[in-house]
Amino acid sequence: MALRQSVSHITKRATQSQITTVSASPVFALWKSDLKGNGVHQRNGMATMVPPVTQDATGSKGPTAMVFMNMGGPSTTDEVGDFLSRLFADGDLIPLGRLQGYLGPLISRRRTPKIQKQYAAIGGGSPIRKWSEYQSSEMCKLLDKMSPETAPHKPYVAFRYADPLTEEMYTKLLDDGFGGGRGGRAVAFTQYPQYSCSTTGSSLNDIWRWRNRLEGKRATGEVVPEGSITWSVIDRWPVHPGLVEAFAENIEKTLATYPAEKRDKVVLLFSAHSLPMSVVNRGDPYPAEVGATVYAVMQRLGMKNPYRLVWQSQVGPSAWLGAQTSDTVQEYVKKGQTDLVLIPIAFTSDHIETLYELDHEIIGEAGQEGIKRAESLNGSPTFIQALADIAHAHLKSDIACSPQMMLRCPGCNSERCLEQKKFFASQQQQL
Ligand SMILES: C=CC1=C(C)c2cc3[nH]c(cc4nc(cc5[nH]c(cc1n2)c(C)c5CCC(=O)O)C(CCC(=O)O)=C4C)c(C)c3C=C
Ligand code: FES
Ligand SMILES: [Fe+2]
Repeated sequence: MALRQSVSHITKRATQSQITTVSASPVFALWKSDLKGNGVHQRNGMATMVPPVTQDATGSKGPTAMVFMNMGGPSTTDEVGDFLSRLFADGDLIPLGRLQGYLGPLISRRRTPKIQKQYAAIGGGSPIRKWSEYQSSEMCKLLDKMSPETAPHKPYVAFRYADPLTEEMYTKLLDDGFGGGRGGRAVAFTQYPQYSCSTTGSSLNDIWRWRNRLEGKRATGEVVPEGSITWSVIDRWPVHPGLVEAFAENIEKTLATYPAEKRDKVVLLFSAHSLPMSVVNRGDPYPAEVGATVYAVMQRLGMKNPYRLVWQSQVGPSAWLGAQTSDTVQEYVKKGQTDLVLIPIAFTSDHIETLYELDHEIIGEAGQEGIKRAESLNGSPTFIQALADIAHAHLKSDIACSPQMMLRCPGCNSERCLEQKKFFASQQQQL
């Protein structure tokens, strides 16, 4: 450890003098693919030929890669099969043990036609790629102004189960001049506001895995080669005031469509994707963090309406966290409560669970004009500003990852979790 620290110290000093002589040109030139084809990638084994990207003549430590992690969704119905097969192959989401390789493809093949019909009904595909690309590039524009010392900020999207996959994102990072002997800084920014080991945890495991494959072991066998990308993580932001404000604005817009005399009696139903009870009982932080978001939004709304947090989209026969959103709507209608606003609270853009399950199945089938849905955050300027504020605070902090991310679930026995956390913690020495 001491050796690595001193080597990195020497490299940082070397970097500064090297860069000032190499480049009076804009910092952009360093990350653009203009160095491509010069044997610059570590994959090509000639890493030290190229100037590192950690400091330029203007004093900026940029460029900084801002990597938006999410699950992704099929953009067309033809992509549904591949999306599901990757999803059921992921032991961090659906642990099937030694049967994963056999059961995963079997279940995904069986499920494909049903899910294809659902994506066809919402216009032929998931809008998550469009929204992720928009949100990340708009956020980077704001960050360039807010944080010139880490500019330029370059947006990347890394999906777990659909294009652009983590592998594609990592390859692009290297092609754009990050890593490969030149160092450079990347931030893994989860787009799940609340942390679950089955979502953010799985995406972090994937970045760690591709980092090892594409940048990891060299001839020396060293685990953290000099000049590889320095990673830090934004792992959760369940009660960020900008997030809370963005949710509250969309709820208020929907409440404003009810007659004034009814408005305060409308029940707010916050709906989040459920978790299997086995994951809850393993000690996953997600249910508590979703609860924290809901409570913060209710405080911002002045606690004017009654509310419940309910859970949707359970898959398969095992026990899942309830109450289920669909049952709740039916029960409240039976009890005579027909003014309800459904609020998707654990996802930041539209997807099959809002557009099909909530709008089509639950609201459509209830057939009550008083049952509505708050718009997803999608292109909300308040939300995009919140993303920039979260990223800015993270970049200023020089903290590789939160102490909370270091604590494993009490019931965790995954080697992947252990190694991934060790890796991201080790990045503190490089910052
Ligand atoms: C915070 C959000 C999500 C959590 C937590 C989550 C956990 C989780 N999901 C499954 C199984 C499936 N999820 C599927 C689709 C899907 N899941 C989420 C979000 C969370 N999942 C979204 C947004 C989507 C849709 C993607 C899109 O349209 O953009 C699917 C595929 C659809 C289906 O077959 O029904 C499965 C399967 C588990 C097992 C799990 C927790 C362990
Ligand atoms: S399952 Fe939560 S840390 Fe491994
Ligand atoms: Fe899911």
